[in-house]
Amino acid sequence: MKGLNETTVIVTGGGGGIGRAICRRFGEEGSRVAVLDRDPEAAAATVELILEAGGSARAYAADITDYNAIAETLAAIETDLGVPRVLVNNAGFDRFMPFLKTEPGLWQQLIAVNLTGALNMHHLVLPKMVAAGGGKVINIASDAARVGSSGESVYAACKAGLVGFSKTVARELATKNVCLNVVCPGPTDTALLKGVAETAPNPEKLLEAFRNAVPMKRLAQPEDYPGIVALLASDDANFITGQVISVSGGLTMAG
Ligand SMILES: NC(=O)c1ccc[n+]([C@@H]2O[C@H](COP(=O)([O-])OP(=O)(O)OC[C@H]3O[C@@H](n4cnc5c(N)ncnc54)[C@H](O)[C@@H]3O)[C@@H](O)[C@H]2O)c1
Ligand SMILES: CC(C)C1=CC=C(C(=O)O)[C@@H](O)[C@H]1O
Repeated sequence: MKGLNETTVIVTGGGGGIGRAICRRFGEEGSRVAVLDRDPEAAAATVELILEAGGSARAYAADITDYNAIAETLAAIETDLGVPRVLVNNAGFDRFMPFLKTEPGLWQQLIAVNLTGALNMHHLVLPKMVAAGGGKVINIASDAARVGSSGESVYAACKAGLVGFSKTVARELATKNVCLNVVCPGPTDTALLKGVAETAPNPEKLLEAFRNAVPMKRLAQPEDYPGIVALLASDDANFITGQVISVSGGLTMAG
C-alpha cells in the first residue's frame, strides 16, 4: 500500500487477537510498528512475530487509561521510531451482563478503557500529527455500537461514543491533513469474545447465536481486519475521513 513503508505506526492492544493481526500487516508493509499493550508479554510476542518475518517493531508496555504513562510512552516511541503518522486505537475489553445487573464500578472500568483510553491517545498523538503536516487514525469500534448487542450496553455506549467522537474530530482536523475513520468488527474469534461467552449461562449457545446473526454465518477471524486498516492508513485513503466501515460479514449494512 502507498505511504506505509518506513512510516511510524502505533497500535494499541497490539498484543491481542485483532491488534496482533494488524501489527503483522504493518510489519509486512515495511512500517516501524510500536506495539502498545498493557500486557508486556503479549506485546513482546507480537514484536517477535514481526521481527521473525523481517519487519521492524518495538514493544511498549503501557495502560491507555493512564494519561501520564501514555505521555511518557509516546515520548519514548518518538525517540525510538520517530513521529507517528498512523495511530490505530484498538485496545478494548468487555464483560457480558444485562444492564440491570451491572454496577457503576463496572461502567467506570469499561468507560476507562473503551472510551477514555482512546481519548487519551488522540489528545496526545494528534498534536504531533498536526505539527508534522498530517496523519491517519483508525479507531476500532464495534458493530455493537451500530445495531446494539444484548449484554454489552455500556461497552456499546463507549463504542458509539467513539464513533461520534471520531466524526467530530475528523471535521475539526479535516484541513490539517489528519484523517480519522472507524472500523466496526462484528463478533470475532479472539480472547475478548471467549471471555464474553464464558460469562454467559451457555457459552456455545451464545457463540451459535452470534454466528447465526451474521449473514455470512461465521465468526470473523483477526485476519479479516488488517486489509481495511492498512488501506485507511495508506495514501490511497487521503480523501476519506469521518467514515464508519463494518467488517462483519454483512451483520450491519449501513448506507
Ligand atoms: N472480538 C470481538 O468479537 C470484537 C468485536 C467487535 C469489536 N472488537 C474490538 O476489537 C478490539 C480488539 O479486540 P480483540 O478481540 O482483539 O481483543 P483481545 O482481548 O484479544 O485484545 C485486546 C488487547 O488490548 C489490550 N488492552 C486491554 N486494555 C488495555 C489498556 N487499558 N491499555 C493497553 N492495552 C489494553 C489487552 O491486553 C489485549 O492484548 C477491541 O477494541 C474490541 O472492543 C472485538
Ligand atoms: C452485534 C453483535 C452480535 C456483536 C457485535 C460486536 C461484539 C463485540 O464484542 O464488540 C460482539 O460481541 C457481538 O455482541
